[in-house]
Amino acid sequence: MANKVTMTQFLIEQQREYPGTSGTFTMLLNDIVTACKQISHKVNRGNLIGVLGSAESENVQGEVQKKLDIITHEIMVEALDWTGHLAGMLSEEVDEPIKIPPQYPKGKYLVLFDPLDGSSNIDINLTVGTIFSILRCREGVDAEPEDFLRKGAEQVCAGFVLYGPSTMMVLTTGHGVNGFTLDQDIGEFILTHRNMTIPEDTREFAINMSNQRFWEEPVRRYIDECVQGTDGPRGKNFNMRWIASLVAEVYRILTRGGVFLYPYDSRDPKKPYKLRLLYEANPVAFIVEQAGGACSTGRERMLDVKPQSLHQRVPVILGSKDEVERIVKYHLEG
Ligand SMILES: O=P(O)(O)OC[C@H]1O[C@](O)(COP(=O)(O)O)[C@@H](O)[C@@H]1O
Ligand SMILES: [Mg+2]
Ligand SMILES: [Mg+2]
Repeated sequence: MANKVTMTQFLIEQQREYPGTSGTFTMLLNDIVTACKQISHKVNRGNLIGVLGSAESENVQGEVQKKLDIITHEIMVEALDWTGHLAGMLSEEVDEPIKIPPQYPKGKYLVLFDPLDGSSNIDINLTVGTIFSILRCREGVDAEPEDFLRKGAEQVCAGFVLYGPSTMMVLTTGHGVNGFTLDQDIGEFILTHRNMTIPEDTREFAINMSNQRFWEEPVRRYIDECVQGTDGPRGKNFNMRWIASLVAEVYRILTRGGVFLYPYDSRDPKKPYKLRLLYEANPVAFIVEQAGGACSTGRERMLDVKPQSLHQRVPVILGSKDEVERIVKYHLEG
């Protein structure tokens, strides 16, 4: 590849388009990149260093944590808490917001993250990831829980890293979506996917079919019609995928289109949704919209949802615009 553009070069080029920016944001992103490189190294050597398997402990979500859920959480916190760029952090793995230790300066950003996404796949060597969202905050103070309860539309940046056959980072700062591949030889993320866009139409859906009998009617109708293919009202055949790693599903959709659903289901009335708004749904919604796709709860644009609690879950429908709009129409038709 002739002129390799590193992520740092790319970010500084972007920063130059906005005179007066301090560069703090670029440094913060570089700190997140450093953390994800460490995570990539751990995940890649999982079997060799005994970090696979269960940690026999539960997180705030009531889920049994994997050892790597905790290890990746700690790597993120240790890479970010001393930098002086943050007023606080929120992680999937701990209940309360993470405060910046008193000995470190406090900055003007908040980072909300899912340190290990797709953790049910880590022991079977399938693609997992890290998801992050960045919000602005009052500078120099300890962030309060309500500082994190902001609509996704207020994000200044969102990204995810894929730990798969290659390690990749997908990023948006509100000016389109770009993909970077980690060049293990030089330890740098290289720009390999400029201006990723999602085709408006698709013939591929992703949903956990085993929950079918617990879905609401609009989702059941949509999936039934996809499965009926040319024998049904859609008049075309659809393919199905389910990787059980949100990051991998979104990357597939960024690459070749598609629609992903993790909708409401009545399995457990106390937990009618799976994915978390602040550090899963909002960051991928920002990325998907910036790539020309759409993301909805089925009844509301994801980025307009007003968060009520830190670990709130939401129904997620995202991907190729035409399909998401069709599913929303089915919800409105009731
Ligand atoms: O186990 P299921 O029902 O297939 O759910 C898979 C979904 O759960 C998740 O693994 C939840 O994320 P975590 O692994 O971060 O908890 C998503 O990545 C994925 O889309
Ligand atoms: Mg997750
Ligand atoms: Mg996780």
